[in-house]
Amino acid sequence: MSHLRNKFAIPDQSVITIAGTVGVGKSTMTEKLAQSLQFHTSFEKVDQNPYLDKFYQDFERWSFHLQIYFLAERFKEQKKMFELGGGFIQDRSIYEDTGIFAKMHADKGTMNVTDYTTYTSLFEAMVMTPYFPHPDLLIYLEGDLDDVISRIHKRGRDMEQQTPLSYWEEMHERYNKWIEGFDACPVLRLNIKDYDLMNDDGAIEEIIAKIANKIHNKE
Ligand SMILES: Nc1ncnc2c1ncn2[C@@H]1O[C@H](COP(=O)(O)OP(=O)(O)O)[C@@H](O)[C@H]1O
Ligand SMILES: Nc1ncnc2c1ncn2[C@H]1C[C@H](O)[C@@H](COP(=O)(O)O)O1
Repeated sequence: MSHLRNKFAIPDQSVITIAGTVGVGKSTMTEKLAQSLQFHTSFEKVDQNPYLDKFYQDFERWSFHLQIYFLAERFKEQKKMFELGGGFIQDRSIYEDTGIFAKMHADKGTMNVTDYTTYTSLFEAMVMTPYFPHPDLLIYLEGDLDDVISRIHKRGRDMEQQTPLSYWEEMHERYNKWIEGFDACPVLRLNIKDYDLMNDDGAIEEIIAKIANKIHNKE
């Protein structure tokens, strides 16, 4: 067992999901936490997504296809976690697909009403049931819009560079509101100004201490 998992008595079967807007640092956090806790990872596979590029070029045409694709992928990951019995760090939660992305495109008219109704009814039938366990903890990464935008630029995915700033602004605002109402599982909020996973070797231990406090209900 990992030294830090042992030190902070993090249960072996824990499922921890990392939420936050595009570029905030979820994948990086997923990698570092999984390494330190010796947990499995569950990543969004951006390179293999057959709709994502097309979606960024034409939201109206591809919104529904993309949401169905993400729903299927996340459900398959959920099945894998169930079969392996936990011990996972998950890069993005399924709640963000509906609470942020699908809703944003429906509100803006880039997903039509019929498609949105079909998508939400499928989502509710699949996810909002007792058969779909919630994670033990959701870590919410937050940061100033400017810092998030510079990370999107630094990462350099073409489709995201060409997307107008207003898209990321709106998403950032929606995330701020969404997390205030989120109550499906315990939440640990981390501001990206308060840790540095790239240059500070001690940062991950401080984060794991906070995770332990939340999981053991100490705060
Ligand atoms: N703690 C950090 N400090 C500095 N840069 C970071 C940090 N975490 C992530 N980054 C950088 O920000 C960019 C986006 O990070 P990523 O983990 O891919 O975000 P997300 O998965 O939320 O979209 C990447 O270029 C990554 O190297
Ligand atoms: N449900 C989604 N709808 C639209 N776009 C989505 C959804 N989930 C993820 N995305 C996009 C956003 C980014 O361009 C990539 C990967 O997300 P990231 O936050 O960088 O991990 O997919």
